Amino acid sequence: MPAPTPALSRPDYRLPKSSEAFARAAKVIPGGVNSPARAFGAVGGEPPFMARAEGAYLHDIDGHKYIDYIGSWGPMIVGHAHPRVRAAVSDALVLGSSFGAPTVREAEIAEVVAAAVPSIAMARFVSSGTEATMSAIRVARGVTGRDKIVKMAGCYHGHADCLLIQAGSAATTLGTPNSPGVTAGAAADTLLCPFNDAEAVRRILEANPGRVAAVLLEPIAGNMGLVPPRPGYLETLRELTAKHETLLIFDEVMTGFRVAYGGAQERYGVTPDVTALGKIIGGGLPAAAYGASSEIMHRVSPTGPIYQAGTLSGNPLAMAAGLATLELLREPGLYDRLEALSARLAEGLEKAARDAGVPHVVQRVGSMLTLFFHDGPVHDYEDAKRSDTALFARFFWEMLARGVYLPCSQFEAAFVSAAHTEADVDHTVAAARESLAAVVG
Ligand SMILES: Cc1ncc(COP(=O)(O)O)c(C=O)c1O
Ligand SMILES: NCC(=O)CCC(=O)O
Repeated sequence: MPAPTPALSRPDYRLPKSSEAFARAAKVIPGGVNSPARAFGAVGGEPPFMARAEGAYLHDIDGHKYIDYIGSWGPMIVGHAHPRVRAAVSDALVLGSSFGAPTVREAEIAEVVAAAVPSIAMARFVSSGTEATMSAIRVARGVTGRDKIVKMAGCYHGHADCLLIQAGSAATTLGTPNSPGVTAGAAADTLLCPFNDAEAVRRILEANPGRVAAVLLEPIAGNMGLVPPRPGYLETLRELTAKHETLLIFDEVMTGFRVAYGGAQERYGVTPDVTALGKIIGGGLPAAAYGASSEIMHRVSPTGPIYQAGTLSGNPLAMAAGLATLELLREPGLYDRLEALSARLAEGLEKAARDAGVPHVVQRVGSMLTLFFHDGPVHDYEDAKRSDTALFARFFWEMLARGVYLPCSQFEAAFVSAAHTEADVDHTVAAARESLAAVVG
């Protein structure tokens, strides 16, 4: 069983070894990190370097233990180093780590995904969420013969050129929502709408008849902080896209197997044409997928002309980790437990923020949530950007010092895992009370 949770208030919180490692890394890796989201750009300071993780906990190289609410940015829904996932990966490893040839397990996991996700009859596995959404867009363009796509401001879909336009996540806080290197040509085919504004999508589709291949969105936005769809929003997008013969693409890289086993499409009962999956589907190893009806997916190479490929796609270790994780998620009661734990956390944080008298709103769907330092509900990117990010940064560091590892930006969602306990959640809320008192006082 996990060791007891760490003590509150640590005045001696320092990261000398991490700082040394960061300086070393920064000489040979841009910013010392292999993904900007890890760089603490939004909160200042230097990140702890991690040594190991188990269950709901991370351990840094300076000897600190944290209750982890990042879960590797989403994948670790059953907790870190779960014994069943570890066993599956080590069993696979002794048989060889990559063949560049088909394996039975790829069909097995594709069957599991097709059974789970309403919009998917066939899926193609890739290695990252970026590839999944990029390929989904290519399929939509290939199938419809149209060029333009509609994207929602503040949604993040990875770093494909045409999707790095008003992207959320670290692209917001690192000041590059529209990255240099994205050509005007790539940007010109991306039409932007605010999230949660179906009328804006209607106007764009009407103004561009026969030209829009796809409307793409995170059905629950997680990359501007957690922003749920307004009632009826997804349903209206479904109607509009059907009417204009435009494909509806749900990027469920974050929400897939997270907000329900069948993702947001199961939770809200709205079925898109194409779905991108990632994160949980690889159980902490690099795997992602995109899927749709057989008719659409038969248009993908080699049965169809739309090309998409990958040396490590369907990698045996990633497939083993993904399958073991999805199997654990089918255990009865798992999502109910996640829901209850997450509700307890959201209520605790809400009450702590209210008692501290700071402007706040806690938004949650299932085990994804964000405490926004914003007065009133956040419906879109513009609302999210009005949050008090300076207050967030101070709160973040106070929490870290108290052993709670939150996403290092206001524009991210926190994730609760099945390995978290009520004691972890209560500890987190107690830490939030102390932290808020420290930042307000
Ligand atoms: C909704 C969403 N789509 C796509 C991606 C890109 O996935 P990856 O980082 O695996 O390329 C992410 C996260 O990174 C995401 O949150
Ligand atoms: N919500 C943002 C991500 O999940 C990105 C993680 C990363 O690029 O490290």
